[in-house]
Amino acid sequence: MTTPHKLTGDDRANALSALANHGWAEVEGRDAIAKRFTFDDFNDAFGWMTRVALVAEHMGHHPEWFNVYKTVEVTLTTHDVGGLSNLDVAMASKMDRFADGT
Ligand SMILES: C[C@H](O)[C@H](O)[C@H]1CNC2=NC(N)=NC(=O)C2=N1
Repeated sequence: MTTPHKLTGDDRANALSALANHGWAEVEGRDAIAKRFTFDDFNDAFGWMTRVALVAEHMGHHPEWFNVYKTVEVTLTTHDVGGLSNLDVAMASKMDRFADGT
């Protein structure tokens, strides 16, 4: 398991701008990022959540998420460091790759 380090300064700004290209946005009032994933149906949504859950457990880093039918709203932040960390960036890119099927 990787130890999280809080993102600050240029590292944080660069990460946020790369994430913004993939649909991630900062959450107002929290040091967190969020994205809504929309799938073809519930089976695809829950299949994706299952794959992400296995990776999350392996990483020791867990998303906040809310599923209704084929959409999953995700918020990523790191409680252990009180904000956005390298693990949130890693998790966001895993989620994007799994959703692309790559
Ligand atoms: C001990 C355990 O690894 C930690 O509590 C992990 C678990 N999952 C976590 N997930 C998230 N999102 N943030 C954390 O700080 C965090 N901490």
